[in-house]
Amino acid sequence: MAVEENHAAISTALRLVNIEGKGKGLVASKSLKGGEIILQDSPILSYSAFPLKRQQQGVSSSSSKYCAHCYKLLVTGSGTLACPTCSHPDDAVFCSLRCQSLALSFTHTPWVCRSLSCLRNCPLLVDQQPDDRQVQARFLVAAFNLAMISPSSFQTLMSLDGGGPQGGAADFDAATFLHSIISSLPFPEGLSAPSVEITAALLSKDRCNAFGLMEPFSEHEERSVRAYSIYPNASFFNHDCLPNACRFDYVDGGAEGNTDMIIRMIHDVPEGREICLSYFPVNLNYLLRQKRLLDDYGFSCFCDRCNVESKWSHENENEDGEDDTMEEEDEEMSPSDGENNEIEHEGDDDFPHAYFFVSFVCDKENCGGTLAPLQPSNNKTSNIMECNVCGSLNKEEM
Ligand SMILES: C[S@@+](CC[C@H](N)C(=O)[O-])C[C@H]1O[C@@H](n2cnc3c(N)ncnc32)[C@H](O)[C@@H]1O
Repeated sequence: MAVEENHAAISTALRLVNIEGKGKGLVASKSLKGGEIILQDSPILSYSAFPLKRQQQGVSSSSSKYCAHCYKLLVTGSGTLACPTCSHPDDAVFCSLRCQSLALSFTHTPWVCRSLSCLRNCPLLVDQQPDDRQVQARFLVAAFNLAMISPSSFQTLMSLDGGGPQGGAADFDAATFLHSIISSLPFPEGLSAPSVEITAALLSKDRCNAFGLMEPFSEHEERSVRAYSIYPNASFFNHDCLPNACRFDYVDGGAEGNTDMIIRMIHDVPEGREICLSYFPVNLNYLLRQKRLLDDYGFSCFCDRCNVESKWSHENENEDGEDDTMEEEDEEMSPSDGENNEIEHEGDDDFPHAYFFVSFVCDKENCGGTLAPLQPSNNKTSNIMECNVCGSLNKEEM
């Protein structure tokens, strides 16, 4: 239940309120239509999702495939530029003079450049720690740099939810190790590495709020995250396993703002309804969803879908996390089973959310993305659905 407070409007469509049992959250400040863009948010911080250790030549996935400032896929032969001070030309490559110049002033400052180079030369980190720990080190360098170049943005980062005590112990262990390494970085005169406590708090903020910018979609290969970004407003969306909004990003498109997150409504909702995203692909099974939410975000989910699925037998839940039961049920539903654009939970008591999967989950091979209509025109919901993973556009029978 939402408890209204006098919080500032986040956009023309969203208001920040306190929600019992969830902390803060966002509700619709007017009735919203499927496809409507309710938020466009720019990151306060982004960092590469690749480990620091340089990949061997020929390894297809490495940070040098992406611009080290805007994370766009680099096109071979299109005049990329390296950082003038990195010890290896592959350590930071930029797609344009503009990105190189912005990076040297903001995201890949001389301090970041020296720090990443020190970390790369630290065998304790790059030879003895898992990739995840190296990526956490990248995050900390980005966060400490933010504190130096934009103290107000750093305050925003520190004000984000850290997900409560769950995961705190793991964050503290990681912070203790990383602090011992990061303390030896060349901090500017008068500054030193933040304490273990602040380092642990930062790791918790990152765990609960970072959005992955994915590698380009492929029907044939698993794709992973190319970079992580933290957004000041999108961080207030709570999770629901049947979300009513979803995120789109166009990292390899447009020039400026390519790492902006665009949140679009999946279907109509009335004023006052909480707007939630799913923190992971919606086709994960119940046990895996609950585990991810508890381990990474520190809560157990009691959404409508979980309340139904908690009563199911979980024998059919396979190890890759997808739910066989759901796939079988999906095939039995026809896309026109839904009557209107506001999702109904009626009809099938065992699987009341089947309509969601048929209407809003992409069935393209290896995808499983979420579908949302294109922006409404003349207040009419579009019948073209866009997938937020593979980008395909499908005409929906209305
Ligand atoms: C990205 S933040 C969302 C905004 C957050 N509620 C706040 O107060 O700033 C993620 C955190 O919100 C809380 N949260 C999100 N969805 C929730 C849900 N469905 N039930 C309970 N807590 C939730 C958890 O503490 C989670 O770690």
